[in-house]
Amino acid sequence: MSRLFRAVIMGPPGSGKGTISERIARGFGLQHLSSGDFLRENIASNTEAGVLAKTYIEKGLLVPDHVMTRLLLPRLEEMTCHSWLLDGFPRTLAQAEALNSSCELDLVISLNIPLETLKERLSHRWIHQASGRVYNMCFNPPRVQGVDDITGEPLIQQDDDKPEALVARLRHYKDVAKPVIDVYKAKGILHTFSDTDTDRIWPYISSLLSAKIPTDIADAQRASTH
Ligand SMILES: Nc1ncnc2c1ncn2[C@@H]1O[C@H](COP(=O)(O)OP(=O)(O)OP(=O)(O)O)[C@@H](O)[C@H]1O
Ligand SMILES: Nc1nc2c(ncn2[C@@H]2O[C@H](COP(=O)(O)OP(=O)(O)O)[C@@H](O)[C@H]2O)c(=O)[nH]1
Repeated sequence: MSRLFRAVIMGPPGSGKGTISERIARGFGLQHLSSGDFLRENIASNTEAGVLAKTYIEKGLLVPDHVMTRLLLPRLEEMTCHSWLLDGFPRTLAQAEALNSSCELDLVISLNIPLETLKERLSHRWIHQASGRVYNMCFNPPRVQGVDDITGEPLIQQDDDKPEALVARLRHYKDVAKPVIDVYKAKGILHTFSDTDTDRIWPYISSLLSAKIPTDIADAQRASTH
């Protein structure tokens, strides 16, 4: 079995992690695991971790590290036969250390997007909560206004996407993400991208992944996901 590829994408709320992760999953066959989506699945199915996580998320707080690692690491154990892309985890140094003790990462993508751009994007973000599919009235609108392209179910706007909530979330993101970014920079696997437009960043990310992911892995993954 060819060696598998392990990657993480990091960035503040609205930086384009979900948008770019979807393109990477489609183009390179990596399995995309979003910590936010996984938490919402656990909340929707009323698991013990989901019930606990909900009490923090409702207050706009990060879920405690031990709850996150206890939830994510077993999930990653189930994905050992796949190359994967983690989105939204690790978010803190403790989570990064827990992840680093269980597997070796090949690449970390960090998105560094200006605050004004984040505010603008999030004010137009609509999501289909059940699937985590992301839309934007300016950038990628749904075919029918207000409903999900696949299920036809209504789209919602998240409360903490409002501008007044964003500044606090962004400051908190920067505080907790900096030590994580420093760890991956020291490991020589961090690649940072800064621009106001995802479509301008995408070609660079795509050529980086084409160079880093051995073709036999990418071909095998694409074959296994189709
Ligand atoms: N790795 C994590 N550690 C702790 N809490 C997390 C983690 N990932 C997600 N959460 C919790 O789940 C919530 C929803 O996560 P999600 O990634 O969907 O949205 P976000 O991080 O708030 O914003 P965005 O997706 O725009 O970056 C977060 O606000 C946070 O409370
Ligand atoms: N206008 C614009 N919107 C974008 C761009 N890239 C992503 N978006 C939208 O901005 C919002 C945030 O993107 P998302 O992928 O959810 O970011 P995440 O919070 O980091 O996962 C979503 O509504 C996206 O559709 C872009 O280049 N321009």
